[in-house]
Amino acid sequence: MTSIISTRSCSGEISRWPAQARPNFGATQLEMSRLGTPPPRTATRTQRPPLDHGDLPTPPRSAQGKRTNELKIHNSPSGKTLRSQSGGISAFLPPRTAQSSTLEQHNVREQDNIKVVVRVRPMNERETTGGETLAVQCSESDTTTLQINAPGPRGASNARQFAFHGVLPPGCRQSDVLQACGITQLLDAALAGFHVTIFAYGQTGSGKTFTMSGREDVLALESYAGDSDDGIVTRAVMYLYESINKRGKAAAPVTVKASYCEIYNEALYDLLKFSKQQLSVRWDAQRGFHCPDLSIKDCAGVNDLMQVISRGMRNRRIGSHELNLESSRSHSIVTVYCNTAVGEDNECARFGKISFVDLAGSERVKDTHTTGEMLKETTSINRSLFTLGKVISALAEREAGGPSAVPHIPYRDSKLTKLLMDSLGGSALALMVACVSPASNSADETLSTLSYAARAKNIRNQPVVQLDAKDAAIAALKREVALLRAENQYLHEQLESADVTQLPGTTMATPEGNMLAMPDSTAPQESTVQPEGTASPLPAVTPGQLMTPRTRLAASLPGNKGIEPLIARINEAENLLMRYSKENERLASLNSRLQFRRQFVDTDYTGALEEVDWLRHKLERIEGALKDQVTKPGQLARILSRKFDADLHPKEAGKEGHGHSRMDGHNDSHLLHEASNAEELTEELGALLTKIAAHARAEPGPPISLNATIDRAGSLTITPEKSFAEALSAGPSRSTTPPRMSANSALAREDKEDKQADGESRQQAADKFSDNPGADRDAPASPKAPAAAAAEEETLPRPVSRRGRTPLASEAPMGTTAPTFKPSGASEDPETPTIGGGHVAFSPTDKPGLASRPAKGFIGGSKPVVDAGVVVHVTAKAGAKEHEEAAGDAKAEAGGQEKGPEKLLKKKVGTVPSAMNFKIDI
Ligand SMILES: Nc1ncnc2c1ncn2[C@@H]1O[C@H](COP(=O)(O)OP(=O)(O)OP(=O)(O)O)[C@@H](O)[C@H]1O
Repeated sequence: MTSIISTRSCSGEISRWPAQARPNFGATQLEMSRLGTPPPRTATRTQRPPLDHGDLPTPPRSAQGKRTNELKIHNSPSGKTLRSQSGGISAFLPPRTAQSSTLEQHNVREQDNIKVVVRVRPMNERETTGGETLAVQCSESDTTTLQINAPGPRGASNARQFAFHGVLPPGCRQSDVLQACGITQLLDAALAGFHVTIFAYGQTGSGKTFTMSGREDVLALESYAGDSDDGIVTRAVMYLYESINKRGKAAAPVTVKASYCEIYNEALYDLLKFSKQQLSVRWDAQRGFHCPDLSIKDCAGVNDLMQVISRGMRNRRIGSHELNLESSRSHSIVTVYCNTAVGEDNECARFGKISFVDLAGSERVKDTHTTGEMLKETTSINRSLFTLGKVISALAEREAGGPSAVPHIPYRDSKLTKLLMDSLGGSALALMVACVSPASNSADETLSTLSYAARAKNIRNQPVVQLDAKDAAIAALKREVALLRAENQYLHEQLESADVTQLPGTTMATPEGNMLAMPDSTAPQESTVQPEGTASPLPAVTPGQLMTPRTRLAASLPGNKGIEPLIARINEAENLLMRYSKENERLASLNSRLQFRRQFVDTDYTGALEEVDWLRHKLERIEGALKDQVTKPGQLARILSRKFDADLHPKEAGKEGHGHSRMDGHNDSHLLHEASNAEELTEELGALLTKIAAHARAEPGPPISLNATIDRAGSLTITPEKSFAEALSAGPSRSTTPPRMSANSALAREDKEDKQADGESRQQAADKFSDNPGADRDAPASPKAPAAAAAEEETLPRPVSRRGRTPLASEAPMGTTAPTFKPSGASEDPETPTIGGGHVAFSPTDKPGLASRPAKGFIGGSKPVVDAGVVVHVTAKAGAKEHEEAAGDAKAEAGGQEKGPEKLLKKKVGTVPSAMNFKIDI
């Protein structure tokens, strides 16, 4: 029998980093055991048994005084061979669940942040010949920070510094990436049963594919046999097989399999299949979101896996545009599954998995000059990246404000985020490699990438070893029994070899008897360990003398020096068993706590999914309405202004054609109806304004920034930047209250209608699902009968998060207006829309508990928009001019009227077509 412990030390892994700047991936590096040949049986017999290395007794020292990690073989009474690794008893024990041994072993914490490394590629030829300057500076001394100089508003300089777990400068070689990013540690963790995701994120042409795969054209060659520019995937595959092979044949076998898929135009395809059939993404409680029809290939050796990668690479969709001749037009995911059968009977498998995700890059149409089919691809890419950004923002927001700050994480908004759900805020270990160009003409995009990367850094995952909890518990018990038996047998042999039974005054247990059993405090103390049928050569000992073998020996052999070490060993073994027994108890209670927690999480998650379903349904309708209209910023501006106008003057809006039948899904009125509460309005505005930003960038013009906040009362306040606000204040700012029309009452009515419509459509949807049980659904069907569920929804309040939410710092207390710029004369009443001064207060709901929040992905509290990585340039007219004209007209008319100028003025103001105009230029 040979030893089987894999040997590897990662201690030199990141040695190229200066000590103070080394990426902080955890505590000390993993030190694995060394191969060792067990001593002959006789030698083993006479040696002290190796003890635990963990939190139990310290490992023994070898003859040279070094700690040994030798493999020891013990033959159990049953004749089975028990293997002990790391030189001790602990090797018999199963992993103490993901929360204990494996986590410790891999320097993984129970809550582990996503690791973020930024890679700055070198300037390319186009940038150099184009005279671009360096906008990104990497520090030579500190490899965790970088600085970017992006142009700020109105050409002002906007230098920002970011810190990450690591920064790879332009000079970083491909061969350094694996170690510099701590990927070998992640791969070890995957072999131990963790799920790991490594994903590359960044602008088009920033080096994502180069970093992940190397040169794709080389890799896709049938004759490919390794390349110096190989990326993370290839090198990781090599490392994995090396690690597996190093374990030796006697180690628990690892089965490697792989799949390769891509998400193209929001459809999922199997890159290992010839047919281009779309695959569905499904959800179940066990596996979360997954693709059941994806082909998974067995990869017995490294060549098999390389073939899978090469084949998938050939099938991946690429296209050429101005910024990248070989631009990935899809998000691709290579998944390597490594299942390890662990345990005496290989009864407890661990399901490790590594996903390598190469995201398509965000693109600015004006830079890439894409048209036709490629434009469609660009839209789809940007859309799913936008959703990814929303998920990252929401998760980061949740981390910042405690677990309940954001009840809804929009994973279900795209296939990409569904498949990455486990990696973002889930139970996987994740590494984001954010790729950026250093050139000044990409500074805006780089800043945006860095901002998202900085947010992603705050996301915390809860890594868990993927094995069945019940199986693990059973295996634990089985192994513990095996351990105790083996230990018992070992000690028995030790005693036998010392022939202590022949010593006067000793009474030994037979192999069947357990002389090391803990003394039972409830049992009569007089009993001796005298197995039936064993004739003691000695006279019977007196009661009370032989409570344990140790005391028996000590009592019967006073002054016998030769037996003392033996007594000490027995003593130690007793202590050890007592500690194991305590450890066992601790584990039992930990297991039950974990099971309870798991149940709680499952229930919570199911509730969250129900809520998500409800919200998604509403959101889809809003997005559908927006889809065709969002073609030009001007159009959007009009939608927005008409929307506000309709909010303020629903009757006039209807007459003037702003409002349309609610049956028409593509009009402003529909949007208004949809925005039935502050939360939705916020989300809608966030999406809308971000789209404005994207479109606005295409047209140059004088820049003006916009801040927006929404207070807890549901009031949306849009505030132009200070200088513009001052200009507005200096202008006409009479106190002008429009006809007292409560936005609340109008919206409350619409809200009611909307609820009815919603109830109907949900009923229809429920009917559909019940009529068509085979329909492709991503979420599990509700256990309730659809009709009953729909009826219940009508009576129940809208599902909200179970947890309370910590108000954001920017939020004012309930019922008050957020502190913000208001021109003189603006109404103080939050329910009264005030026009004519650049301030619009909008109170769409008076529902308790539905606090609003800043628009996700776009506006962060009252910070300038540029902070969120999106620069929106807006010129707000705010109705001031119209108001002035209206006021003038009103005064003129009032000359001949009985009602007086003030009343007429109000009437006039009430018909000003736009309470808030957005003119988008930049
Ligand atoms: N670190 C680097 N060193 C040398 N060349 C690089 C580096 N990073 C990227 N490149 C080169 O830059 C070009 C664009 O890189 P790549 O295709 O990886 O970008 P990408 O981010 O994947 O783009 P897309 O999102 O459009 O697919 C390629 O020719 C690649 O070889």
